[in-house]
Amino acid sequence: MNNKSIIIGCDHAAFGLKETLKAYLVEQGIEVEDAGPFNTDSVDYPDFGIKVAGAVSQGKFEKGILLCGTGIGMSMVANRFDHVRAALCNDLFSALMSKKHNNANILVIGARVIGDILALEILKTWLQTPFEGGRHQARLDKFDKIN
Ligand SMILES: O=C(CO)[C@H](O)[C@H](O)[C@H](O)COP(=O)(O)O
Repeated sequence: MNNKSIIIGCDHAAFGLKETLKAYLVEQGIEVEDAGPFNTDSVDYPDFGIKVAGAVSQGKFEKGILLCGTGIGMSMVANRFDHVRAALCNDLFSALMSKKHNNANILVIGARVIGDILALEILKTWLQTPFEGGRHQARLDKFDKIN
């Protein structure tokens, strides 16, 4: 596992946002694995959600970022994987709480819902906010008992 790197993926609706967020991460010295796509041709979001969530689920990456038009489809796909806690955050409060209380390991954003500037602030908040643990960890432990 490379704790210092992040895997990112999207669909055609969010290609531009992926490039913006990736550029920010690289600027911050964070290693980014780009799971694609690499242009704006129409693709199916599950294909890229599976790549990113699969890698996080298997422990190949500690964190992932998934972007689609609304963020809904990517969230649905990602949360089918064991050990994945994907949080759809199209506002700053959700980004904050998704780390503090839920220790989300995949951030999902809807590129057709919010603009790139807010998305960048959401990413910064998500990266900087620590998990509070305690009663929240006890709640997360219950996820592993779901069959
Ligand atoms: O939001 C999405 C899935 O939740 C996708 O990104 C697409 O935007 C959505 O499914 C619409 O896709 P389209 O082929 O661009 O109409």
